[in-house]
Amino acid sequence: MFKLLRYLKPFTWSVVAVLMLLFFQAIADLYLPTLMSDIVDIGIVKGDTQYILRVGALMLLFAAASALFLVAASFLSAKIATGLGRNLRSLVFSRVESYSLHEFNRIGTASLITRTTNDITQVQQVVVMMLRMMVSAPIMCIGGLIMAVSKDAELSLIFVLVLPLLAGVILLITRRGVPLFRAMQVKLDKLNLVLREGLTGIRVIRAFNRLEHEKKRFSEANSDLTDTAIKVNKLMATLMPFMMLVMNLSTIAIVWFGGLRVDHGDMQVGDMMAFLQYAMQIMFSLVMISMMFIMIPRAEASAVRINEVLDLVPEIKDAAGIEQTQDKRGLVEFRNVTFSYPGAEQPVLSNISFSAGPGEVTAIIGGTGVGKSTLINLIPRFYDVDSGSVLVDGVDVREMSQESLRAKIGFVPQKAVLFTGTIAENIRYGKENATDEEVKQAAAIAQASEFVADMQDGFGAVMAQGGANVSGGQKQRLAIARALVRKAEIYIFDDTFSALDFKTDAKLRAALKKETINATVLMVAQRVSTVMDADRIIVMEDGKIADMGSHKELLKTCQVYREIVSSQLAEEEIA
Ligand SMILES: Nc1ncnc2c1ncn2[C@@H]1O[C@H](COP(=O)(O)OP(=O)(O)OP(=O)(O)O)[C@@H](O)[C@H]1O
Repeated sequence: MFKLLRYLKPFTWSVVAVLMLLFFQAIADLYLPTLMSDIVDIGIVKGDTQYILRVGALMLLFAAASALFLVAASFLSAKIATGLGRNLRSLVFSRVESYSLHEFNRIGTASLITRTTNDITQVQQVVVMMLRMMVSAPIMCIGGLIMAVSKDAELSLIFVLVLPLLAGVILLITRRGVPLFRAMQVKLDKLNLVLREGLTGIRVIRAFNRLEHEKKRFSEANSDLTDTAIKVNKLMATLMPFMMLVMNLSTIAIVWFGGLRVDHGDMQVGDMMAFLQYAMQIMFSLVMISMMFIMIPRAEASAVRINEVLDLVPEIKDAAGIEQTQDKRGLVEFRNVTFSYPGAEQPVLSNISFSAGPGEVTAIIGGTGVGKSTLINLIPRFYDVDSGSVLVDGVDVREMSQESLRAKIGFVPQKAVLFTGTIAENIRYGKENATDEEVKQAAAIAQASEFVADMQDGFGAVMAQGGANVSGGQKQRLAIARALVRKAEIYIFDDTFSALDFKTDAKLRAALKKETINATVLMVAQRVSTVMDADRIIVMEDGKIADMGSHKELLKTCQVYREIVSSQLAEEEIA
């Protein structure tokens, strides 16, 4: 928690201002009972109305100043806390954006969202509390004690009995409450997880008639959280009546013993009234301190989770000395590349070597899970190789800046991802300053013009969240248009064409051929018809290259390829 407080640095002056305002507010509050005792002991006793009015006005002034300080401090502390929340959110977001896919997998997308929202809000709330109480509570407690002793040292002996009792109970309740608060955060996480799965997987849940099962899962997580919340709230609820009881008993004791002392002429009535108020201030400050003890561990769990995100060093970083590629062409080379996912026993890719040059189409084919997507994900450096090297234009991708490397690439992922916005905006995602003409042309090559024209607002049509208002194949075509608008040197299509019907697939590839005539094209494909015309087909098996060559060559030399082909095409098509 305290580690996160370093992010308060931009607000140093505001923090200082809040602390000072609260300091003066506490002093003003501490002075009020003394003024009141003066009115009683001097003004009333002597019947001096002028004195009463004068000190009364002073009291009003102090009360107004105290209220003003408090309002200003509350305003500033709320501003600081929301500012801190905003900064932390953007910090976490930009840190997460720099993660490689490994780090994403390690923490999990759902948890990253909770950490950016819920956890930061928890910290934000505690910062407000801490700012408000950190200064007020100790000053009120210590200042109150000093003032009370100065009013009547003997009567202050009551505190020797009351304060340890109060502190003991607060400690006891806090010690029992804190683990429950920690458990609550974990249970809240669980509830978020179930909720997220229930919402994102709603189609599957309905299709498999698992609605009841999901409801049960949710209500279990919900009840679990509620039970703990009730338990902890019950515990906290006992604190208040107990404090009130102690306060009221103290009041009785003060009035009782104070009355006796007044009777004996050892104390004045005004002093006794002031003493009572100081006693209240001391006890309230103890309640405030106990609240802090409760809130801090509660936010601690959140702070740990935020720090975990901020401290995680991205595995993929730009090298110290960045090399520029000399001639901009788009040559991709794999040299003895071996790669494994963290925690996996076997490498998913072993000894991969090939090169794909400009003007060539290289297709990668193979069974599911053989490592095709993994292989092409190494080119934009989504992952780093274990051994060997991936080179673009003769430079190892690890030696290039990620930005310049990715600027060369038009990437179409296996699962098309669109963003909220219009169709044109989604295509322009590939090239911010693309003209309308370029957007249209890219859409035409991607065979998207027709369905875009059919939409009510054409290129201005708004995409629903995640592109839910277009079909899978349409989404895929927009993703292709987005890559094409870049006029990249290297195009990577990860199983992009299988969501398209055969006719559209053929038309798209024909149009693509003209567009990518000088580019390096790498495509993962499932269909033999898609790869048949490629200059080079890489056949993969068990993370290795089984064979490489043209369709005709592979038919002669590669058993695996022949099997794939015969499972898909009729004999006459093969020849
Ligand atoms: N993020 C990951 N973490 C761990 N293992 C992974 C990860 N992604 C893929 N794998 C594993 O690596 C292997 C290759 O996956 P990859 O996605 O590259 O296969 P693919 O050939 O593209 O398959 P498909 O044709 O089904 O898309 C699979 O066995 C998979 O279980």
